[in-house]
Amino acid sequence: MEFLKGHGTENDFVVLPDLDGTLDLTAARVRALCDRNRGLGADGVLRVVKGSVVLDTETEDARRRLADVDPDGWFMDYRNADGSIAEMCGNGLRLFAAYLVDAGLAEAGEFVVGTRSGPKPVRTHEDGSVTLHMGPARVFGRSQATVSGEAYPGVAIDVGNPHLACLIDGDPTDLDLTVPPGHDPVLFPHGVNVELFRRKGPDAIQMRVHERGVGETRSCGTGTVAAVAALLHLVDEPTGTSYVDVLGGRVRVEITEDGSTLTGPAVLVARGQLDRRWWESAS
Ligand SMILES: N[C@@H](CCC[C@H](N)C(=O)O)C(=O)O
Repeated sequence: MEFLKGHGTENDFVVLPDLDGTLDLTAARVRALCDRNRGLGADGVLRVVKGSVVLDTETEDARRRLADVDPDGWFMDYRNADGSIAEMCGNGLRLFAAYLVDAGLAEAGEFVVGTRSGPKPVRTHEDGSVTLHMGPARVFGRSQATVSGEAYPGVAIDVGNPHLACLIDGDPTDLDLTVPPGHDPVLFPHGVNVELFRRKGPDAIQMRVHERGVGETRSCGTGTVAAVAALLHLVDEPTGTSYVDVLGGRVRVEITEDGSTLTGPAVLVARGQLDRRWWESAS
């Protein structure tokens, strides 16, 4: 069973090509794969599968949300390290696009990938970076995150998945994110990804993130879009562009009238074969 390992700004993933849609990817197997001691180690898993396979297995409610997904196109079946399913992953999608091109499953340039937050147009570049059209970053309220007993006001943003992006005065690298930040379970009934960021200059912000279903990661693509959208919301600007510096590197986010784009690196690191006995025992 083939696997690949890679990352986008050090948010790392196991890629599992499941071209005929037969892989039994249980939550227990995802947890085992992502475990940095007993598995390969990663923040999440990207199963490469045809849209039709996912559409067939989703609930009726989920199928309605996937109405625009091409059953014959490639679909990023994303899982968090704890085995949970999330709607969208920006860094993962860049890596997914790079894999499709590398494997000859898509032609370099522009193509569309299905996700649980709908079809996403992507564009691969010659320097190895990838631009994603992420769709609108929708503000749906104000709330606060609690870190080490301190409350940080933030903006609730839907980028396909839920975020609470908090503009802070201090240095984000001083924060302790080993414990999940406290959040309002009423506004975020399915959990939340929390970004804490500060301005770093006229065209850049610096951000740390605690991800739902993972813990602190070195980057979160949807989180960088949420942070830039939150900043623009706070200064009452409808559109804008910013670099976002995360622990694992730098990405560029653009918020436009009708959507958002995310550009950053995608790095395939290794490929190999999973041991069949290990896979069976991990179920
Ligand atoms: N790392 C991702 C986001 C992955 C999903 C997230 N943890 C959630 O549960 O919503 C990214 O790069 O966007």
